[in-house]
Amino acid sequence: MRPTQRLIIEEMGVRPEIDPEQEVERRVRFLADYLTQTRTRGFILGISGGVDSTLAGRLAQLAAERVRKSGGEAVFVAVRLPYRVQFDEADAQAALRFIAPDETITYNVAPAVDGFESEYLEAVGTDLSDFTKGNTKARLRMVAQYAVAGDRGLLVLGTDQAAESTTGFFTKFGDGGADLLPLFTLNKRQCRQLLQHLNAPEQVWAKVPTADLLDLNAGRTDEDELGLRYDDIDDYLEGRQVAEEIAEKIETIWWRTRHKRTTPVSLLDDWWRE
Ligand SMILES: Nc1ncnc2c1ncn2[C@@H]1O[C@H](COP(=O)(O)OP(=O)(O)OC[C@H]2O[C@@H]([n+]3cccc(C(=O)O)c3)[C@H](O)[C@@H]2O)[C@@H](O)[C@H]1O
Ligand SMILES: Nc1ncnc2c1ncn2[C@@H]1O[C@H](COP(=O)(O)OP(=O)(O)OP(=O)(O)O)[C@@H](O)[C@H]1O
Ligand SMILES: [Mg+2]
Repeated sequence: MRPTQRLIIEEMGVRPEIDPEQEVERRVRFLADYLTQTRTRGFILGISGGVDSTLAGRLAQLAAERVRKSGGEAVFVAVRLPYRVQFDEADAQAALRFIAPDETITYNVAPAVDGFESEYLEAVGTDLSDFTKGNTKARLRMVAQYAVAGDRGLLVLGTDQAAESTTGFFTKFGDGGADLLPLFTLNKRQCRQLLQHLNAPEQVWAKVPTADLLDLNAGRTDEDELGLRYDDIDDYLEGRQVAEEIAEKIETIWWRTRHKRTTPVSLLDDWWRE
């Protein structure tokens, strides 16, 4: 195996083979134990209709039910965070039916994003690019979740998993800003495997991943933007051999996005000098 591949796999904690039942149990236990230990009241998570939030949402609901069963207080709040109307709203509704959350809130981020955009033009004198506006949508989704979490004593869940973490394919302090990461160590195909194990509808577990952040290219696939296939990233993370150019591309992206996987860089840090 390539030395950098070994390093990345170790950092991400990916196992080449998993037992879905054990992986579900391990994660539900983590969430339930964390709530009990910290005396917090539950979780909140944005539900997009994609693979990752559907899995994390279902795990959170199972954890909340487990805490209640043992006499504790816990709630899972699912939050729809569309920018106006989402092109794949039907998938988000299918995800919600499967998750069966204790509560669902819908918070349209469009007024906040659009207000931000017009003030940006006023202040900076140029238009906010569609790309940065996309990251602003992700950040304002984070703000909405922390507002509810703050008022209700909840924890914000993040959906970062190994394939996304390796490629830094998330918005720094946007969807990357969260309290707990129940999907950590799973690659993308393992997330799908867990959803299948939990009897999620195919509409959800087989869904093509999209960040869906752009006004000008709704539903652009992650693979198109990354220039990499999840199957290749997943193979790489399972320690398999992938084509040299693909391995090099993954390693370059991993290196370039290292700053996203750390706390803010201070004078005491030197990891970036390597
Ligand atoms: N070397 C360095 N050391 C410390 N900080 C550094 C840095 N280089 C950039 N930065 C900072 O980081 C910022 C760039 O990071 P960021 O703002 O995240 O922006 P960036 O990484 O350029 O874009 C986010 C990417 O994640 C994708 N995404 C976002 C959200 C969800 C999903 C999804 O899969 O659903 C995907 C999105 O499509 C886009 O490709 C810079 O503006 C700068 O402030
Ligand atoms: N429209 C939305 N409504 C609610 N939450 C959202 C929305 N878009 C993004 N999010 C949140 O941001 C997270 C990051 O998006 P990401 O696309 O990586 O995950 P996903 O949509 O759940 O799965 P996939 O990667 O398969 O598309 C989501 O898991 C979800 O918590
Ligand atoms: Mg998505």
